[in-house]
Amino acid sequence: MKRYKLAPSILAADFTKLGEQIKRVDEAGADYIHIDVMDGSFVPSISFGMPVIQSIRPVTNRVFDVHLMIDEPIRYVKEFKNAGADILTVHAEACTHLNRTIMAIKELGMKASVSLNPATPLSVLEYVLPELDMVLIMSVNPGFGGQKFISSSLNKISQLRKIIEEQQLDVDIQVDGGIHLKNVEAVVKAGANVIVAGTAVFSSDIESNVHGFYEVFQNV
Ligand SMILES: O=C(CO)[C@@H](O)[C@H](O)COP(=O)(O)O
Ligand SMILES: [Fe+2]
Repeated sequence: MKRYKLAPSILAADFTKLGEQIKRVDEAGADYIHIDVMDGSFVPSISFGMPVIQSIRPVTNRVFDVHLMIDEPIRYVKEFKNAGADILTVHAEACTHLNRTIMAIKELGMKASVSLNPATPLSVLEYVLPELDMVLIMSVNPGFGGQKFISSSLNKISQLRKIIEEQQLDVDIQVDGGIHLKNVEAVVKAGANVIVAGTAVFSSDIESNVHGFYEVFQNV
């Protein structure tokens, strides 16, 4: 089993102190920085894009895990690489040519990941799974932080873990949305190994929240 990783979502950070709060999650030991890009079309909300990613890139050496909630992300793959992305996640629902989009990400030397909305079946991954570094299972409908975890995601995660094991693939399972210290154990036990948390990291004491997640990971 892979080591469990925490990916704090900066969507929940205090934007007046963004650099400082990224440093704090880095120093507390978080593996990835999860960066939610929203276009107001694929999802209702608009967040931020390349200029923000570029400006926070010098703040940390941690992996920039960029979650693109945008239509036809193939249009911007190169720009996100240039801004500093290490992992690029695209939504299967947002790509007309999913295979081509994955190949474009990999050709630029980034890790490729595909995300599925809660209502999207795992079957859409059938012909692309061996090409992927990670699959992101959304446990809320994408577009906003602070939503309630959708519990049917647990079954989806365990089914995906089974498929990955059967095919002996090296693919991470990331889960995103509504995860906090009280439900993370169930998510990890279902088979996830990369956990996104926004509200549960950036509300109150950032350091103790990050340590709390790693403590759960150690005891699973
Ligand atoms: O991609 C998204 C939302 O669309 C997430 O990454 C959220 O930012 C996670 O926030 P919490 O649910 O943990 O508050
Ligand atoms: Fe996200």
